Amino acid sequence: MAPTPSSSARSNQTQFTLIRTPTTKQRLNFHPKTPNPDATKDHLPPEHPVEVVGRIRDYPDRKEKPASILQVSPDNQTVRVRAEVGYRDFTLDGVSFSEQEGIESFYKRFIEERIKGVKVGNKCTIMMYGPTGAGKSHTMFGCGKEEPGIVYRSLRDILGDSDQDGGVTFVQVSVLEVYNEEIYDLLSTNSSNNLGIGWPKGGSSNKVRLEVMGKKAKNATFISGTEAGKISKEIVKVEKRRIVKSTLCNERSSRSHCMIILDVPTVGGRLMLVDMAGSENIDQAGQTGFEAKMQTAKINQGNIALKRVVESIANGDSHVPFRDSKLTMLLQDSFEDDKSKILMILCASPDPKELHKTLCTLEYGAKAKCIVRGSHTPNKDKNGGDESSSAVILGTRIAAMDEFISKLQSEKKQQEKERNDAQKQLKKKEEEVAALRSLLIQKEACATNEEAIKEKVNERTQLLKAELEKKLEECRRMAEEFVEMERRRMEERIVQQQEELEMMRRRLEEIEVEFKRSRDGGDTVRSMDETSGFAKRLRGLYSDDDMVKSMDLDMGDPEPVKQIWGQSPVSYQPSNTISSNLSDVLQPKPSEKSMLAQMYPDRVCLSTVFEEEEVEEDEEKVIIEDKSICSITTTPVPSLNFGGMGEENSFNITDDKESEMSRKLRIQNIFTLCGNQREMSQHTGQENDQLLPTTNKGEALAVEDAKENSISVDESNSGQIDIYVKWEATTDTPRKQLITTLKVTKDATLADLRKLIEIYLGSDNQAFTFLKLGEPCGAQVAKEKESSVQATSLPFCNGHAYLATLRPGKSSQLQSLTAASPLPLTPIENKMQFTTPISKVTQNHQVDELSSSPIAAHLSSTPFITLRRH
Ligand SMILES: Nc1ncnc2c1ncn2[C@@H]1O[C@H](COP(=O)(O)OP(=O)(O)OP(=O)(O)O)[C@@H](O)[C@H]1O
Repeated sequence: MAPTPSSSARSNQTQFTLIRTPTTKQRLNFHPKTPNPDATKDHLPPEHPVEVVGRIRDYPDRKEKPASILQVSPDNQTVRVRAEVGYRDFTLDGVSFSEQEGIESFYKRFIEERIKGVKVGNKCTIMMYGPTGAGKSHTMFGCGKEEPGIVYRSLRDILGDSDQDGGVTFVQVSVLEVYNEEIYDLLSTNSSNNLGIGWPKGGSSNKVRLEVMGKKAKNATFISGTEAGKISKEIVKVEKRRIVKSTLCNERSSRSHCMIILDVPTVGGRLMLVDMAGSENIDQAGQTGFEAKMQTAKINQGNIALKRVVESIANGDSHVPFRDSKLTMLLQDSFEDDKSKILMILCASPDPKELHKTLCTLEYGAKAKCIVRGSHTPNKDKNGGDESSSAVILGTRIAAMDEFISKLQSEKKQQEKERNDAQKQLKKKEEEVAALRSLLIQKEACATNEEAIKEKVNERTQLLKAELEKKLEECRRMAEEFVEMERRRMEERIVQQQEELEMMRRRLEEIEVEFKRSRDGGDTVRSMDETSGFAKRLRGLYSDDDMVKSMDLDMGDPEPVKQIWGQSPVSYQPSNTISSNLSDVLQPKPSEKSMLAQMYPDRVCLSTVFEEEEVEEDEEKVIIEDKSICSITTTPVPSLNFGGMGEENSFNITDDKESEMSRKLRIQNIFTLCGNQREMSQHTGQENDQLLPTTNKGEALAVEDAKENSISVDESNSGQIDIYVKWEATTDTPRKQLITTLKVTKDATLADLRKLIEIYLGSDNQAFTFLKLGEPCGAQVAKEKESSVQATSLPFCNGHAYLATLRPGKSSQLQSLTAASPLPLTPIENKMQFTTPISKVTQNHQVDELSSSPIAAHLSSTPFITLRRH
């Protein structure tokens, strides 16, 4: 915004440098090259007849005053209007803020001097210009007696304060109102309307309308006098007659232009005080209705005409449209008279809401400041020469035009500069926008990248998840397969064990059948001869009614056996399934129990015996152990002949005389190994009286044993064969080491046999390999080949059974023990510690009685004994 150039008179005081446009060639041509001395003498610098000052109103009633949009320079000549988009400076002849400067100060500063001039004959026009509510009337008429306005102060200054004596100055005052392009005489009333009583109030109907003659109102009434007070009172009354109306901008808005013309006829001075109506447009006034709009339009007509006049004079137009309105017609003298000075007071508001009106007002004032005296001004040559005066006027006008052009150019330059600055700022802002946009794009790209990364991570996660699930599935499947495999293995093992159990059950059934048969056989010994050897033995044992024995071999009660084995250095742990299964299988069924009970009502339930006598159990076991060990360990090695197997493997049936002792020994062994100590003690208590004397029976048993031994296995047991199991004789164990006799099916292999032997040997399985003695190679049978070697391929000895010779493994520790034993030990004996009891018992018991080899062989083959161990 370009600062409005100040007048030449004050240009030295302004801080802004005025840029004078160089005069063009044409204009230079306008000036005579040979200056007319008269013209030069009369050519004065252009005179600005219009001075413009600003008066910024205050809002004393407002509690919270809005931030002012106006700022004034320290010299009080430039006012800056601030807006959001920028600011604009206007250079005036003076700026006054009513907040800081009351009417009095304002009057003294800008008006007093001019009034003094009027007093001496000058002409002065003071115009109040500005939008509605900007304080025009307030400044012109003041605010009551406390703060009188310019009108009353001027009167007082011209006429003086003293009302009584009267001043020396005489004045004539007329008050005119221009409303709706009509001039009314406010001092005159229409007598027909108001009947001459007082002043009519408001309205234009009773006002005297005046016509304009020349540049003045024709027949205007005036008040004349020398007393300021009286005239002021009249003016106060007149003031109230002005047409006012409430508008949006002002509650009591002056709808007319008011002119107070004060003439000092004695000196020719004249003061015109003009309070113009608001300069707002129709919309801003908020007037509705045709009449109101017309009124506003008419009011604006005066303002617009005045504006055009000002512009026209400022532009140096040949024609100034004074006659466009009544207002300008009445003001023509003020503009044209060289002695007339115009003071335009721009009333403005600091309220941001009034920004637009304030700008328009200041622009108007800036334009008015450009007015210079032109050709229209009748400046008659004192010499009366029309040509010279015309040339002077022309020169003056050209100078004024040059000055105005220079102002315009400077404004243009300023605007260009501002435009360049704005463009620079715009460019800068555009760059910032571009930078922000690129940043935004980058961020979007980052966001896209993040999304891509996120997607990749998600993909990878899904992949890993799928892989993990796959692996889990695989693991699950493997686990299931493993479980299935284990289950199958277990099933196979169970089946295998069931087979073994079945085999043992059959064996048991056979024994039971034999036993039953022997029972059913009744009195005759002959019938017993047809049964198996074992049955015979049982019958031999239990046929005597006088004998008090128990044959309850309770397999379901492992406790006695456990306790016996608990004394052995090699403890037995019946924890495997086989033992429990065996127990289940071998447990006599209720029917069987009842049968046995019927058969031997007085000999049932050895287990109850153990339960009743637990306190003495340990002691008794020792006795049993001693006896059993004594019986076994001191028995000489039988000399049954195993035909063709050498001395070491043969042993002979002993003398018949020993049958009684053999019988007794057999009974002792059965009861001892069955753990029935009490029965044993009963037997031992009665054996001299009842058992031993039965010589015939013992002999019969011996015969039967012999017969049994001579009978082929195939014949005695359909589909089963007997197998003697023995340890191989070595240099360390030169004597035969018979373990037991087993029954297996004909088609059994060495692998099957191994299982039985291993079961037989218990938890302390001794490593061994089978020897096929008698074979040309005579070598060991590899363990892996055992399943392909039939048990029947073992050497058959003595027409009784097959001989399975075991070669102990290197790791076997018991081998040394068994080697030390002179007997064909069963596994039980093989595992026992042959320490003190052995020797002790050996010394105290009958040695010869225990040397019956057939009995020992039978005992060792007794399935009850074998199974009871496991
Ligand atoms: N400087 C000021 N200090 C205090 N009050 C003011 C000032 N200027 C104006 N006023 C108050 O503002 C109101 C309107 O002022 P005023 O009538 O002078 O406005 P105006 O420009 O004459 O409006 P219009 O053109 O409508 O007549 C009045 O009540 C007046 O007292």
